[in-house]
Amino acid sequence: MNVKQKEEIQKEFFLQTKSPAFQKSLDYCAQVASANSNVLLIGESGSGKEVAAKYIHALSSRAEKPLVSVNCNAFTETLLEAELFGYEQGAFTGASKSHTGKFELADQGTFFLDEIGDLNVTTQIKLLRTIETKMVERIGSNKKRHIEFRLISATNRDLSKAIIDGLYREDFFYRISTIVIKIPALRERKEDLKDMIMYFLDEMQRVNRIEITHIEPVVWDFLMNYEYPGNIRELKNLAERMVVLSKDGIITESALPVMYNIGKKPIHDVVDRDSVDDIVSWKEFKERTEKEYLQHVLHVVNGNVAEAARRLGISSRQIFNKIGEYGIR
Ligand SMILES: Nc1ncnc2c1ncn2[C@@H]1O[C@H](COP(=O)(O)OP(=O)(O)OP(=O)(O)O)[C@@H](O)[C@H]1O
Repeated sequence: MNVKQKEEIQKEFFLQTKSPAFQKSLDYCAQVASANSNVLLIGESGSGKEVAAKYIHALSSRAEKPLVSVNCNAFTETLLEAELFGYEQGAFTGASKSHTGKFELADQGTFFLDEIGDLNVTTQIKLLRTIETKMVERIGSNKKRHIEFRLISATNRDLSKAIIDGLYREDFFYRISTIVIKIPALRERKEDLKDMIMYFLDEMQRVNRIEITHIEPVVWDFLMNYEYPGNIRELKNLAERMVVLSKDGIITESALPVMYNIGKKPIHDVVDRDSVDDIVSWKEFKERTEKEYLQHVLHVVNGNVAEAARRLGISSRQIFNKIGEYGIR
């Protein structure tokens, strides 16, 4: 194992996990890193499949050689083939000079094919041939070049269903999936959530040169209870948004996109019922929940105090008193 590369990747990404599910994936990556078998990484979008590919490469004997990535979704069928196999000058209209394909660039290293579930059948056949023979022929050339690479692919699609539907070739699927590693969704890694929120907030403070001194409890509650359908990518974007939109070092709920409907949780969820360290006095609990609920209602009625009073069944004067008491803006 390449110790230097391993240290570097651990510095670059959050890999010190407390989640048994993610630890299992990392262990599996480490175990297969030194082999040459084709690896298929499966998991939801944004869960960190590309990061896992980088991890496998860093721990492999190929770590000093290139890791070349291609996102199959980013190109049309013709352009993808040009990108993968390369072409000679004059091979087609617009090919004013020759172009080295990604396979050739990956020689001796690792080749990472992302979004492999979206490949059409024709490209699957061409890729299958290349993966089996390790011979590449640039478009417009009749010269075959031998290349040596380790293939890692990734998809967020259910390929067994695509095979049944006739959209995916079984032979291609078996060729790319000698080893299958599942990367868990962020909601399946609750043990890491708190540390990851802090990790990305730290990173975004550093990158944007903004110092955060306080996060409103309602925001923190939201971050800890949200399901993150967009996984780590969503959390990372959210962290950046919150830091950039913070005011005087404070992250308030206004930094969260409105669509998150913050504040719509039941009141009894405001305090973490499972945490023994989180017990506050009855007075404090009442103040916190009252303040947060009032903020939510005022948000929903667009700051219209008369409307909030009508919906809450109390007087406008009472609401103004509460606004003053809790310092609600
Ligand atoms: N362990 C991690 N530490 C730090 N950042 C991470 C980690 N895992 C993922 N990320 C970040 O989250 C984002 C999404 O990760 P990545 O591209 O690896 O996901 P993916 O599963 O390949 O997504 P997709 O299916 O959409 O291609 C990237 O910006 C990546 O840097």
